[in-house]
Amino acid sequence: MSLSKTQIATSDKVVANNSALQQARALALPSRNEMLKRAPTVQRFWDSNRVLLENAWQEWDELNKQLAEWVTESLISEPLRNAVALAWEDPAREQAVANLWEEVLPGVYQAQLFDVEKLHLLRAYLDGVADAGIPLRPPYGIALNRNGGMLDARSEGYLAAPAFQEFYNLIMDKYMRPISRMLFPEIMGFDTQTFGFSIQYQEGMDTSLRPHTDASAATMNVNLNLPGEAFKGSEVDFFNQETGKVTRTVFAPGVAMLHRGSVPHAAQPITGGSRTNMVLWLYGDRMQIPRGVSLTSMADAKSRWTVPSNPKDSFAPF
Ligand SMILES: O=C(O)CCC(=O)C(=O)O
Ligand SMILES: [Fe+2]
Repeated sequence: MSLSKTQIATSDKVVANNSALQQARALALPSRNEMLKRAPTVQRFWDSNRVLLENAWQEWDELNKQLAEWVTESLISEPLRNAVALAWEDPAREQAVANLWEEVLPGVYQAQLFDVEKLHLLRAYLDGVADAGIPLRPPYGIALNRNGGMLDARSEGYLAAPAFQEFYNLIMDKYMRPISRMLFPEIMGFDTQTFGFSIQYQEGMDTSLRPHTDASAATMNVNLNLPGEAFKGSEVDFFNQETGKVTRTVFAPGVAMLHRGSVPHAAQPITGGSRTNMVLWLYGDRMQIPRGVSLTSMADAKSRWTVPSNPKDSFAPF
């Protein structure tokens, strides 16, 4: 087949009609029902279109440079960004990073991850992603979350836009892993692999999550709601297994909650507005997580502030 030179306009850009972007936009997505049944055709859809979708996201990224331009480390809240930069230079200074994380209940920490003034730039990018017309696989953890998307390259149908991938990997490697190692020493070595997804709760759509633990060593859950973008309900409850105490948390815009995957938690029903977040996991090769009595790792600060050289595997819980 000869390649057509015909071009058609999409928004303000011009896309060749035989491009990966156009082909990806023409794909018929598996139905929600097929996804809920985990039909084999769904897996085939994502597997057989993997390269096409990656190419489509790459094209989309190039056409949307004005959106991607801000999706960089500059979105990280300045105190955390500065403290983390110093810790990478000199791991003996890591305590200044730990000091920015407040323990809201035993083993659950929160900090300002994103600068609230800049968060709209990330949301604008993600709104562009949602409007790109490229099939993005929604996460199916406990429930299928229709407005979410898989973020890590290990997941089929993931958000493969190069600008986003660079940003995602930076958050995982430069921030989440060394910080998790500091707060949860026993995860050292069970943190080589990354996994992530975005979710959105909305009344009448996807509303809550029953109590569960995550199949991760550590989970970082980041609220992407903007200041003024209010929602009702949708608190995240954390259960202290030793005392039976339940701590109800409400995330402020740009705040990250960091906890071991083994801490039970649940999302209460949302009764107004919407809540958008990004959930990031670390686990070991072949999805290994620390088990049993948590032994404090003997790792020193210098080894915490490193990026493991283990090759990425493709184990994913969903
Ligand atoms: O609603 C939340 O923020 C929690 C999400 C969560 O626990 C999960 O997706 O595993
Ligand atoms: Fe969870």
